Amino acid sequence: MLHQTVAAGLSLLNVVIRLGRNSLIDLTAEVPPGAVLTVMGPSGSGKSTLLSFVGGFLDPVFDASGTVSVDGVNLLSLPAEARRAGILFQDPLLFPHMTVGANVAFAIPAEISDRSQRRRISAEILAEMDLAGFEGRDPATLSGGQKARVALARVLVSRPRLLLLDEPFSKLDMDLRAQMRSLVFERARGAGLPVILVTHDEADAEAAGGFVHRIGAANG
Ligand SMILES: Nc1ncnc2c1ncn2[C@@H]1O[C@H](COP(=O)(O)OP(=O)(O)OP(=O)(O)O)[C@@H](O)[C@H]1O
Repeated sequence: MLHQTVAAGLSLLNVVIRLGRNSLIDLTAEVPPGAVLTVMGPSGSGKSTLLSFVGGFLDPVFDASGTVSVDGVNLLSLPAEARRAGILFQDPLLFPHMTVGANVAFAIPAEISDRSQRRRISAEILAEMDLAGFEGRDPATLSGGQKARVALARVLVSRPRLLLLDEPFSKLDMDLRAQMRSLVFERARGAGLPVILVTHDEADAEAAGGFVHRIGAANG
């Protein structure tokens, strides 16, 4: 059947995205569980647009077609909230009015309704992110690297099917960037999550391993 795939991992089949007469994206790729597809290209070339398409929040101004599936589940048939794409942006985008612990707990699926269990899950993942005891902190008091790790914790507890990374390392300084890359890719490998990474940084691509899709000239 057209919208099924037997391959485990993420499958992008004939994904074509156009903006007016411009073709931004034309991509077919298989991303095995735990592997990374790195998308590189100049500013405005359509990298974030690809992530929006896969995540389910593409602006209707774009014209998109193709198939996107994870472990045989056709993501395009699901609304954004049911796709379970874990997304990390350049800015960690934590809720400023919630504590660190509440920011993480907020992302735990509703099936886990027991409050103490939610608190425990949140505390455990924070400890794994080297943020033990940070539950009660105001996000505004955290360093950039700490905020990035809270954002990763929040994504991981949400039980994602895949990770969509939009330059999540670019605002970190060199040392933190290397640490954060290892943390993200190790967790993705450990959980068998396929990843699409958008970046301008060749070092990110190298650290990610896997396949690099290069988009040509900027459009528009
Ligand atoms: N909502 C929109 N309406 C019209 N055009 C848009 C919209 N969103 C993005 N674009 C255009 O689509 C093209 C691709 O944008 P996109 O954000 O995907 O580029 P990018 O490769 O991620 O760039 P950058 O590296 O600067 O983040 C650009 O020409 C942009 O101006």
